[in-house]
Amino acid sequence: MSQTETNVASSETLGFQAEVKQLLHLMIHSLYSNKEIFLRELVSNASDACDKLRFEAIDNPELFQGDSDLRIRVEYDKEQRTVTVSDNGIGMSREEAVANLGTIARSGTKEFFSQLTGDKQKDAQLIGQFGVGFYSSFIVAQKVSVLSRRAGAPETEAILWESDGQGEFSVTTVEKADRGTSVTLYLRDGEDDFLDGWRLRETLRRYSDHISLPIQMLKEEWDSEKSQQVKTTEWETVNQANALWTRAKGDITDEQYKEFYKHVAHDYDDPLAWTHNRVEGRSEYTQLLFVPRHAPFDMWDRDAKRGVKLYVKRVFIMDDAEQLLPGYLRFVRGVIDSADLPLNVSREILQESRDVKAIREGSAKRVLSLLEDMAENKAEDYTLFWEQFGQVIKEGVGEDAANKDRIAKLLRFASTSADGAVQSVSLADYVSRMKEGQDKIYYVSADSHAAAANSPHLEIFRKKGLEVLLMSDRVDEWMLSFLREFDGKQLASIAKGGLDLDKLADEEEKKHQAEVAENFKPLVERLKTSLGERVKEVRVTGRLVDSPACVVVDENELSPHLQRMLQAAGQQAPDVKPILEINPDHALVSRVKDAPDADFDEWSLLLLDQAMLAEGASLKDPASFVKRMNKLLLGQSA
Ligand SMILES: Nc1ncnc2c1ncn2[C@@H]1O[C@H](COP(=O)(O)OP(=O)(O)OP(=O)(O)O)[C@@H](O)[C@H]1O
Repeated sequence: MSQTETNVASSETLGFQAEVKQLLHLMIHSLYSNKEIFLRELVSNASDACDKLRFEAIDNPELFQGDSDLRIRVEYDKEQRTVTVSDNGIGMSREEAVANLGTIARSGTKEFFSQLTGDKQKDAQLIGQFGVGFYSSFIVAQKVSVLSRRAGAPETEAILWESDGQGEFSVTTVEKADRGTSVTLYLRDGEDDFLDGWRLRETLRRYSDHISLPIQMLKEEWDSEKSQQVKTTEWETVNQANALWTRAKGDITDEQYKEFYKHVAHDYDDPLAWTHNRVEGRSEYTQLLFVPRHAPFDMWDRDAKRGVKLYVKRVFIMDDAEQLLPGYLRFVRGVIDSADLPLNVSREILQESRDVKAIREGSAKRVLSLLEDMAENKAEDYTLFWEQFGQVIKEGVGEDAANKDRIAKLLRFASTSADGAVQSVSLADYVSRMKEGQDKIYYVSADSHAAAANSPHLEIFRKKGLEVLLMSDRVDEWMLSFLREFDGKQLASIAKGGLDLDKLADEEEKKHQAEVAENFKPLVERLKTSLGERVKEVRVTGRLVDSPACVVVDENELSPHLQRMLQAAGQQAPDVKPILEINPDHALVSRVKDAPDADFDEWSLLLLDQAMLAEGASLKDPASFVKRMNKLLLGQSA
């Protein structure tokens, strides 16, 4: 080790942030069965550190200080019982070490901690999704020391970070001859199998072969006198050491793709699917894009990092290059390596570049093809995908006009023809089941699946055996404003406008409807007068079977559900007066029809209020509603 002198005066002991303590504890106890992942994580960090240096050195070549052969080294020491992973990458300053190795400053942290259950297996999976990282060292180490010098900092300003993972860590200013970071693990009792050149090499090849930098270990030779392998002083490279995405597809195994994904996505789980292509022509680039198995914790966080890693001619440029994919594909992870962009490309340039536009369009198309293929050939995977990312894909309908039709085919919905809240019905499925004479795709939207599935508006559709899509995701109403039709069929809300089911009604029904409309005219007029400004209109409907009344709005007006959403979001929403529709065949309506004048206002308000409740609205004056209902239940007259 090149540490020569410890300046005690500059040493301080700090406590880990509470979340780190919790994470460390969980990690040690839940991930033990997969303990060798610490090596993958440390190598992954070392590789990122070298990438960062190479990028900073584009503008500031002095940072290399004559040593631009970036590499990662793994050593072990049987006497000391240590394993060390070192790199000559960017290194860390004192502040960086304290911040990076003492806190978790990542979006999604709150969500992660709120989802922990205490069940080891479930939590282990959550930790994996959250990101394991440096702290996984403590699964096998009783003490970890990190010696690091930031590129460009003087020799005397290196730091030594040490911790036993119990709650505190110390940082001391020390000397270090070369830049970069060296992480040493003092193994716990019983972890001696990592003190073995063969075991380490095997683990590195399995987990880290895709790393584009050389990972070196000291060569070992058989010593016949000692009858064991002994280390020489010569370094040898133990991985393939070229960027995985530049290799030919046929030379890459599924395992290698999966391990590469874990490195770029900081995920612990395998990806669900990937697409790897070299694009030539006007714009030249390679894309290796992955669809994760789980939504990240920060998918709904506006400030969350997103996007893929951008490389230019194999040089790492930036993480989270969100310009390279449209927002509704923000869950996609991977790498795009451009042959055309300048090395000094900035985020601002990315926004305006024509090459970037070509990459974004090309990448979106590739991901859509990947999803289409999954939907068609791997139904189970697609179900999983939709559960995790369906709501985000729906944003694409409004966001990506050029691909709207392709995205519409990928959509899945809950439906009256399927079980429960699972979204499994495609628009094409729906169209294939449409009844003769049916020319619209019907849907109902509400605040929750239960409210949609029990909507009174569904009654006539159930009776006629017509399928209705049930929408209850927040994004649905917004999406529907862009999705007016599919396959030439209009999408129609069953809670809006007059229902035009005439084509589907038989002669007898039509006759019945005409008769009742005439018969109920006086009641309709009475209700109108009684309810006054509360309603826009009152009319007789054929859409109800079991309910006495329902409320609807006009075709071009905001649905009540959308109105509530806007109001909840603090936005101005126009007050839309509902149209009250009554079921002429319902006993309660007959009761109202025969009600004496003295009671009539009470009855009409009761009808309106309960129709509002069934629709999901909250009443402005619920107490009066209850009083009124009780009174009428007890049969008391005014
Ligand atoms: N070898 C290294 N050289 C320089 N910085 C490092 C090194 N190892 C870790 N770091 C810094 O510490 C931070 C925290 O590392 P850690 O592995 O915990 O998380 P991460 O890599 O950001 O994400 P994940 O937890 O998903 O792996 C890194 O983001 C990096 O800034």
